[in-house]
Amino acid sequence: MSLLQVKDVTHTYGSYNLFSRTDQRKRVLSNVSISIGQGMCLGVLGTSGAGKSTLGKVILGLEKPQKGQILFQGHDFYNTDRITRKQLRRDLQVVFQDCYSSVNPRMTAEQIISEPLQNYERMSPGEQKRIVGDLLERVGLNHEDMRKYPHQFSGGQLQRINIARAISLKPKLIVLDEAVSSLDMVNQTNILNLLSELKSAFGLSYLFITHDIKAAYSISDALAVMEKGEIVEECKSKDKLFTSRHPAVQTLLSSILSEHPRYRSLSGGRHYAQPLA
Ligand SMILES: Nc1ncnc2c1ncn2[C@@H]1O[C@H](COP(=O)(O)OP(=O)(O)OP(=O)(O)O)[C@@H](O)[C@H]1O
Repeated sequence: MSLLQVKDVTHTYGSYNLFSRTDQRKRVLSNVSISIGQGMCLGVLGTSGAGKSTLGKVILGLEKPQKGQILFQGHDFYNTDRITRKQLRRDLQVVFQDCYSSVNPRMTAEQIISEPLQNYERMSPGEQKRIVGDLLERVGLNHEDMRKYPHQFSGGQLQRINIARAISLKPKLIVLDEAVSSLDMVNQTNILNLLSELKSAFGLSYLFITHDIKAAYSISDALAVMEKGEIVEECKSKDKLFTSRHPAVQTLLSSILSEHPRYRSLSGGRHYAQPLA
């Protein structure tokens, strides 16, 4: 059984205006179906406005879809009791693109990382501090960083804090919504490597939402390409992307080739950031 199954999901924004009698609804997702198995990373690619973030929000329980079903660990997220939903939320975490707006600037790293623990676990302050220290080390930071505030970290370091918070409850699935897009190339590579390590160490699954085909290729096991609210290409093996004839895929591929003429192929290189010979 898949960890996550999105079945025929359709979502619209807006509403019917009773006064002007106009339908101002905009369809953003049309019959979208995807599935993610345990320990698997599905990369969802698409250009701006394709509906990727909306798909993430629907999965996270932030936007109830008009049609379709989200099954997480076999439970229908939007049609289950409060206790089960709370447990499902615990197993489903998110890391957003903007690392600065994702945190409260008045909280220390320790307070940021321990917030989910306080919501879900009962533990002594000493035990909590020990876990936060371990998490900081797990994401490549130090115990001493606990006392620092968000403005005292670089973007890459702060995204590590966000990742530490996301893994603090040992979730099953993390939605990574453009999680490396605002970082420079070196930090992108480092964070992608960290995410890959954590995935293997904890058996995590990821939904990796991005417009960046190189980042998606480097971390994902399977890929799905979205256009205008629809999944237009599904690659159970990511290398299938290079044989796709779909215009949306061609557009994504041509964008990297024109940007970096030396990247003639993405396959064969361990780190996507290194040009291939
Ligand atoms: N809350 C909202 N209300 C109305 N329309 C919205 C809302 N959120 C998104 N949209 C619209 O839905 C469409 C899909 O947006 P979405 O953010 O899901 O796309 P995306 O593929 O993630 O794009 P990007 O990569 O630019 O973030 C866009 O046309 C957007 O303007």
